[in-house]
Amino acid sequence: MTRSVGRIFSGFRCFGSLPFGNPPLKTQCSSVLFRTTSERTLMHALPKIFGRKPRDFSLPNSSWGKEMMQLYNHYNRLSKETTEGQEDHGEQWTRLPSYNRTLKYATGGVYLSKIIQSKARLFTRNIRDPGASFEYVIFFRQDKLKCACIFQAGHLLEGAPGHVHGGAIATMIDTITGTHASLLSAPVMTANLNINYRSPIPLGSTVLIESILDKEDGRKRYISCRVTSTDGSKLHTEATGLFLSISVSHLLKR
Ligand SMILES: CCCCCCCCCCCCCCCC(=O)SCCNC(=O)CCNC(=O)[C@H](O)C(C)(C)COP(=O)(O)OP(=O)(O)OC[C@H]1O[C@@H](n2cnc3c(N)ncnc32)[C@H](O)[C@@H]1OP(=O)(O)O
Repeated sequence: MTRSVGRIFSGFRCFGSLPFGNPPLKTQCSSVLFRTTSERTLMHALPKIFGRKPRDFSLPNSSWGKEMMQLYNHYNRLSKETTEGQEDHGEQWTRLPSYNRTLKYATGGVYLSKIIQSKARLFTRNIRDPGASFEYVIFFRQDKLKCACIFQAGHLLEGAPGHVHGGAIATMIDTITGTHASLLSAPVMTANLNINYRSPIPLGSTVLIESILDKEDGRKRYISCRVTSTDGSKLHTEATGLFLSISVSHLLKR
């Protein structure tokens, strides 16, 4: 049973966290999904068991300020869909969709129904009031060596008066570096995160979080990250993280 749940989980994780219609990633997910006849059957059943369209939290909403929109439009212009058939810009980015709960929109399946009973929600996407907490969108470069996240920090994330809580900043760093590592070899878990806070981030402001792959060594992915003002002139935070690829059974251990 553990294996079955694991395979189903990994299939849904691919669907939930990775962009649809991206050729290299589709291939990566397919290698997980298409191993046996039963998995092929599951794959064909998938469109039917997604009941309705989930909300994609990484699309613009009315709370997004001018800076957030400017940067979003910048990366969107460099993204795959908008540059299709146009001149190659050298850098090609892809926006990652983001949902609060992958399995919420699935129906049916004996193992799935047990998982669906859970009230789990992705930490950064569990406040639905637009602009109140974590507003962000992640883009990754096609070669996956770099990710860029535009983050607008809402009023519920206060730490020092008028400024963003260090734990909220750490959460965003873990999210972008963890997502980056997942794109390289999913699934992964954070083993180590080192953070240096260099200058406070005003509440309500928009910052740019960029991650790069420093090194790969077997199951280990070393990723570093910088949080700066949107024009890159002011450094707010620097971090390094170690991510270990795991087997899904690791998540089922109690
Ligand atoms: C699941 C993701 C889905 C993503 C979907 C995307 C959708 C939405 C995106 C959101 C993205 C958010 C991303 C959040 C990601 C978390 O926040 S994960 C939660 C926080 N992390 C944890 O709870 C992890 C807890 N720790 C563990 O479970 C285990 O210690 C680990 C990290 C899996 C490692 O255990 P293990 O696999 O048994 O590895 P182990 O044999 O101990 O060590 C292997 C090697 O790594 C080294 N190592 C292990 N730990 C360390 C360490 N702390 N420091 C240095 N070296 C270490 C060992 O020394 C060893 O080295 P070698 O001897 O091979 O050279």
